[in-house]
Amino acid sequence: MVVLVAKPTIDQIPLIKSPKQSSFFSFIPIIDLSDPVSASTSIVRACEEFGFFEVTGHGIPRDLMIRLEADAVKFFSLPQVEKERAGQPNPFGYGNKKIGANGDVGWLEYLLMDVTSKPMNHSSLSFLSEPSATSFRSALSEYIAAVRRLAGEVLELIADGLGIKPRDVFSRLVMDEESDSVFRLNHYPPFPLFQGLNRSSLTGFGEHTDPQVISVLRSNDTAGLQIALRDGSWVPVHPDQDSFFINVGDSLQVLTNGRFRSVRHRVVANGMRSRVSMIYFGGPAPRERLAPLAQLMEDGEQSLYKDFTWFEYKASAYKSRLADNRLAQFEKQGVISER
Ligand SMILES: C=C1C[C@]23C[C@@]1(O)CC[C@H]2[C@@]12CC[C@H](O)[C@@](C)(C(=O)O1)[C@H]2[C@@H]3C(=O)O
Ligand SMILES: O=C(O)CCC(=O)C(=O)O
Ligand SMILES: [Fe+2]
Repeated sequence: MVVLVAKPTIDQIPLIKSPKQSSFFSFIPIIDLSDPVSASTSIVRACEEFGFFEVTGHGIPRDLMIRLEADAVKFFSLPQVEKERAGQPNPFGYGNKKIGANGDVGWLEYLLMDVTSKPMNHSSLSFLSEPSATSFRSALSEYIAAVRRLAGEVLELIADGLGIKPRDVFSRLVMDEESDSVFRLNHYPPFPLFQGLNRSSLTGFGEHTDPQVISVLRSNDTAGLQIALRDGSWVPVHPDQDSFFINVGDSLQVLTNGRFRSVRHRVVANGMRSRVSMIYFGGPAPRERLAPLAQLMEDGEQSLYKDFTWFEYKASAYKSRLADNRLAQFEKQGVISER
């Protein structure tokens, strides 16, 4: 029996109400890593206040970002059947409009891959080991190695800024050989003039927090990413193709007992121009326990969270919808956050 699963159509993708004025007046912190002493303090402040910041002075060659972007564009320009050779995203593969397994949809297509310590030609995506994918494979492995190092560097600066030792308390989680990290290429295509868009925009990627420790995002110069502030208002992030944008993930929120905030974010599809983003999600090894670091706890402070491993958290996250508060079921009842 052949089961035909219909692809979601444009009118099944949720709309996002456009704010009255969408200004790029930016108070999102921009942190220059070439000045590590001042960076460590500013990063901690940004993680507390926004759970999000932009990084310049990172030392990753522009050429590497452009090369991977070009290979990604080439991949997304292939005929649909060719892209589908990457397999369905369960969880790794090529996806079109459907995000995750629980009914979320957005105006995008993507390639999702696991980032293991093995070379890229041993990836769960077998098409990457074919000779025709040589250039793509080498750009991917160079780029992923570079952003992984950047994630490690940012996490070490966080330890410095918090005044805790050893410096690798956080970074070891993503540098670990068994780190369970993910890499994602997203393509938000332009869309035809759509009658239903009355002062609204189409959802590119619905609001959510990232479950891992830290995410490192780079996009082309098409806008669309927005972050939620503490008061729930949405702020557009000015795109900058030479910068990286760092998100605090749920796991880092737990490790800091809620001192850092895992940032809620979303992508509003642009309509006129393609947006291409590449995101490295640095996650811990499955066996790692996620619990607040003792050094960060003040006298008498209690953990806001029950004890759990990344394996347990991830299993539960993958059963959730995108917008769910995935940490809620791991919170201890009756412990009030003072922050
Ligand atoms: C709806 C979902 C997609 C997601 C897995 C989940 O069940 C809930 C978390 C989602 C998310 C958000 C950040 C990353 O893009 C991602 C790869 C991740 O680790 O968690 C996605 C998952 C996905 O697209 O499979
Ligand atoms: O594509 C983007 O800019 C952000 C996407 C995102 O948040 C994600 O893939 O988790
Ligand atoms: Fe995200």
